[in-house]
Order: sequence, then C-alpha cells, then structure tokens
Amino acid sequence: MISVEELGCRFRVRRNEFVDALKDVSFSVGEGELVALLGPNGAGKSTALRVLTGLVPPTSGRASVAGIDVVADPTGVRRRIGFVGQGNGAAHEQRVDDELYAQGRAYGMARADIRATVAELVGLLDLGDLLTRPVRALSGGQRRRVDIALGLVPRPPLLFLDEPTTGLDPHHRARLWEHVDGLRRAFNTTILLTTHYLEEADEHAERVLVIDHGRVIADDTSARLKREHVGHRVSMDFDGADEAARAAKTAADTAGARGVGVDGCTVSLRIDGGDTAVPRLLACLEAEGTGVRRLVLAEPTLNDVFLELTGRSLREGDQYHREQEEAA
Ligand SMILES: Nc1ncnc2c1ncn2[C@@H]1O[C@H](COP(=O)(O)OP(=O)(O)OP(=O)(O)O)[C@@H](O)[C@H]1O
Repeated sequence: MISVEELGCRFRVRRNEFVDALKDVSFSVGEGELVALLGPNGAGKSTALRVLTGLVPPTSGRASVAGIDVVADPTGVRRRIGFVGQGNGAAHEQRVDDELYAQGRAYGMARADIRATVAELVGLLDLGDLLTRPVRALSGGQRRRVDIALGLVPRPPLLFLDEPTTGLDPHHRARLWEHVDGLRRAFNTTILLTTHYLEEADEHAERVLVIDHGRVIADDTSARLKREHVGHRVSMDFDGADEAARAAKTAADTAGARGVGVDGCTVSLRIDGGDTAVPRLLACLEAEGTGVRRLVLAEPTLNDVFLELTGRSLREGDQYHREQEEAA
C-alpha cells in the first residue's frame, strides 16, 4: 500500500540554511497493516506523512501510495486516502455538521451513506452537542474530534493519522482506538500514524518505525525491538554491599547480561530473554551461597528501545505534548 525509497525532504529555513527533515528514508507498509512512526519532536514524522499525502513534494527519492506516485499525481493520492493532520480543522464559520456532510460529498459518497457514517462518528466522538456550532467556536480538544471525524468520513482503505490522540482526554482516546480497531476489523484499513503515546504504538501497531534526525533507525515489531535492543530490566536487593558486589560479578558473567551496576545493596542489569535467563542467574547465585532478598523483573518499554538506540528519551516528547495539552 505504501512504498518509500530513499526519500529526502529538505526545507530552506533561511537564505543559506537548510533542514533535512527526511534523509534516505525507505520503508513499506502492506495492505491492512497498522504502522506507527515514532520519534522525538522535529524528527521528521509529520513531514513523512505530508510527503506521502501529496501535501509537500519530496526533494529526492520515490514514494507511492496505493500504487500512485506522490509526485506525479498528488491529487490522485489524496482521493484514495484519509488524512487527519495536526490542527487542519481551520477556524471558520462553517457549522460542524456542514463540514462533515461536505467531506462525504467531496469523496463522492451517496447521501444515505454519508448520513449513516456521520451518525456513527457523531456518536463515537460525542459530537452531538457540537453539530450546529461553527468550527471557530470549538475548543482545541473539540476541534480535534471534528478533525478526526472528517478524516474518517470517507472510510478510506488507507488512513494517515498525525498524532490523532494528542489533545484528547483518556475517554476519547480509548473510544477513538476502539473505532480504529473496528475499522481495521471491518474494512482491513491500512493505517500509518504518528504518536507520542508509546503505549498506543505498543498496543495497536504491528510494526514500529523509529525516526531520528530524519532517518529511520529501526523498523520492526515492538516485541522484537524490545527483545533485540534492550532485554528485560532486572533489579536485585541483597542483605549487604559485599553480597551485592559478589552477585554483580556473577551477573556480569551470565550470558546475555549487560549494563550491570551496583548501588549499595542493589544490583541492576539488563538481560536478554530475562524470563529464562533470570532463573539461571538465581541458580548460580544460590550455588555460591548468595541469597537474593528481592527481585524485580520488568518488561522493557519502547522508550527503553529509543534510549538504547539514540541515548535520548522519547518521554521528553511525551512531556512536551502533555504540557501543550495542559496549556490548551
Ligand atoms: N515547512 C517547513 N519549513 C521549514 N522547516 C520545516 C518545515 N516543516 C518542518 N520543518 C522542519 O523539519 C524538521 C522535521 O519536522 P516535522 O514537523 O516533520 O517533525 P515531527 O517529527 O513531526 O515533530 P513533532 O513531533 O514536534 O510534530 C524540523 O526540524 C522542522 O523544524
């Protein structure tokens, strides 16, 4: 459904100053897949979506969407996709219901089909009280819900969602995800989305693409990324510092262990395949006569993956977005 080869997108920011928002980006998305683009602020996620939806021309490389080249026929691309961008519901005098119906007509949908789809989306996103209001009179979160409904009206086979849940409260986030999962079950909709909520990518995406400084630095399932780049996090408490120091040596010699650290009576480390490796480590410690007082085995997160790959936390981006939401 989406094929991207060595895509580049360079913006001129001042007379002789350029920003490479995308550099040699290659990936593909198969029919029915849900792929999440993750990366910190300014990584190039929105630019990738804007190039793929024909809104911004790339400066190098190739991309095709639903079999159509994004440079040769951007209008053809837009006709076949749904796109929920960041804040594309401009403040204007149109009423919400007029906007929704106009969207259906723009996609050539039959009247009855538009009515049924709009009714469903109005229920889903709690738009009932907002239908007769002009878009300019909505709050940020309300407008976001209208943006999302607009993107979903045509029930396109391919959906691009740029941070669809940013600015929504947890209730509406959950409802939106129910709907997106429902769309996939009913219509096998292909989805490429960006999100700052790592747990959303973890739970709903079949594949995760990590972008940093305009480049794709990882492309895999969340489970494999976590397994291959991080492993489980282990923390063990001992009765004394001497025992902890001895245990740290044993842990460092255990296959798959890395990053072993000691802090007083606590040893922490990462270990590949922790669910089978940790029992082996415990057996070794017991054979040496070192008793573990308390052990915590934690699943790695996508943020751990990002930290491992880039040395930075994606949570900083999360925090940025929470602050934006609180300010809105
Ligand atoms: N129209 C533009 N003109 C100049 N520079 C741009 C333009 N659009 C994006 N950029 C720059 O390109 C880089 C990538 O921006 P982009 O919006 O794609 O990042 P992002 O990963 O979506 O970030 P965020 O998570 O903050 O939305 C940034 O350095 C940004 O400042």
